[in-house]
Amino acid sequence: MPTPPLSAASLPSEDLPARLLVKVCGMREAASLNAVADLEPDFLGFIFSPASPRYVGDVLTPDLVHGLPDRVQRVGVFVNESTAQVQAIAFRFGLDFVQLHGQETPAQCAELRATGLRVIKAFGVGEAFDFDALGPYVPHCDYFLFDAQGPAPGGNGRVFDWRVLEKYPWPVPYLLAGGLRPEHAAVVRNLRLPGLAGIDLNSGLEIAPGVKDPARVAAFFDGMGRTKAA
Ligand SMILES: O=C(O)c1ccccc1N[C@@H]1O[C@H](COP(=O)(O)O)[C@@H](O)[C@H]1O
Repeated sequence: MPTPPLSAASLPSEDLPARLLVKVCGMREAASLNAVADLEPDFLGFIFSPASPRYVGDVLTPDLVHGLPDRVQRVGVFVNESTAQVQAIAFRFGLDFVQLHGQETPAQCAELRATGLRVIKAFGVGEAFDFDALGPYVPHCDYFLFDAQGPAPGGNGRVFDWRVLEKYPWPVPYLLAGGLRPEHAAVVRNLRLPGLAGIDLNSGLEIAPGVKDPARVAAFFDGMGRTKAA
């Protein structure tokens, strides 16, 4: 089992975000969706990419998403989908955010934002990641999301070396993703990185693709010292 790539103590001292946001992604069937929603994550994510083993298909119905508590932000995950199709799905499921994991352009981010959706643009991070290349996206995104590189556009279960993010230069806050598991929680709890707003949990907390283990999600929340919002 891979270990965390580094210890929080080895990271530079930056201001800690007041409370790290938590997104739990790849939800689809009612039982684990409702059990995880009861733990009060900030975001719940749904994969609308047909190639993914977590594709919502017919399992996730719009009423399940509409029935979630108002405090949870609903995120649809897309890979190289047209603006019209993203917009149609977002309307049907009542999405608040779209998370874009393909080669979506800054112009498409701007188009989607103009429809009232909030935009999370995901990037796969390698050793020599070029943060300058993100400049054109900065005015059009609410969050960036940094994930490991892998064969699939996302959900690879791989952890990258978070130290790359020490050089993050932009004002757009970001979510840290990629293979996070309960054993990372204690490190994440004290993580100090510029621009870090939250984390994204996915394949590391599953019983099977698209079926989260609420006990593992709860163990992660406990490990990072997260309590329910007052
Ligand atoms: O989870 C998927 O199958 C997926 C498919 C296509 C695009 C994104 C996907 N998931 C996102 O990938 C990251 C990292 O996931 P993991 O922790 O490595 O499993 C996360 O942001 C998911 O939202």
